[in-house]
Amino acid sequence: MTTVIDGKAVAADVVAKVRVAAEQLIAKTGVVPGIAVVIVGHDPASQVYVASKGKKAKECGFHSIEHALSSDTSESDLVALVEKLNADPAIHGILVQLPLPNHIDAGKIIQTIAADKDVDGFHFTNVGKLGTGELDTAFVPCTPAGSMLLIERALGRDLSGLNAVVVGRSNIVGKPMANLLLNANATVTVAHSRTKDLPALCRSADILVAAVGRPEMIKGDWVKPGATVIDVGINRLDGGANGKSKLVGDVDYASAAEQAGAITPVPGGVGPMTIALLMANTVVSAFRAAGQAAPRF
Ligand SMILES: Nc1nc(=O)c2c([nH]1)NC[C@@H]1CN(c3ccc(C(=O)N[C@@H](CCC(=O)O)C(=O)O)cc3)C=[N+]21
Repeated sequence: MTTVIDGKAVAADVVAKVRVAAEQLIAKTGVVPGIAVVIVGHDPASQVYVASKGKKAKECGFHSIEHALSSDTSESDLVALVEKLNADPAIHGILVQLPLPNHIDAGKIIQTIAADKDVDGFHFTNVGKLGTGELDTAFVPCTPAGSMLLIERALGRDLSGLNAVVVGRSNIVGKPMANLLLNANATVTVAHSRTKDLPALCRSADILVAAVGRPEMIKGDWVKPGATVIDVGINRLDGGANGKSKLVGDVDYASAAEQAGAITPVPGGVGPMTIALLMANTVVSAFRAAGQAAPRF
């Protein structure tokens, strides 16, 4: 029997814990966790994300602000805003939505964010801490961190002896995902567009993570029977009901679900976990700022 991993339910669980932690921090220290989201221009994926984020931050009892800037905002103005948020004691988490318009150097903006407010986990300091296993003081990127929680819950055991294949080598998902799996004692292979015989490699995976951004690329006959399949893809396609677009992952769900032991759906899998882990990182940041031992998620 295939288990459909309910990312929405696990995310709700995480959010409930974040809320309790925030209440405890406020009661003990008066520090209210604060998050700032900055969006430049009108990327549709970013807009979807911003809307749910504001709602979740409220649910968690956070102070939440949003800066929506026009697409012609200059790089220096954006740097100045990030520096202002770095210096604002009411803000513990800063997230600048990606992608940014082409005239802005995204790398420069990310490295301007104070590492101890970088709840996306993209700053070199946090990337380095994840790479060296300093997870107590790092911020881990939300999508891989959320995927890891789903994997832990699905398997309910240490990953020693298991083969993990991560398809995709991005800095925001593939690479941090590989590091998390390695930290958890899995044997990890990172595949990408130049990998030879990708289907055969995928078939060797006990844990298969798809993060390539290609709709339904990974087919059922690429999946080892009983494998845990985590679909990070969120692709918007035409042809949904009533002329609307529909969301599909990087995995061909119908055929993969026949093989997998456990699989995440799209929507309702990794997506909600990304937002939940953003809330978790933010409350952790507030605990650290208040000099309190941070909870774990
Ligand atoms: N600095 C930065 N950090 C990000 O983490 C980031 C970003 N920029 N830019 C945009 C992407 C996109 N992203 C999503 C997160 C959750 C859902 C999500 O909750 N999806 C729901 C479905 C939503 C729907 O129905 O449209 C689901 O999968 O069930 C979607 C998209 C985070 N991103």
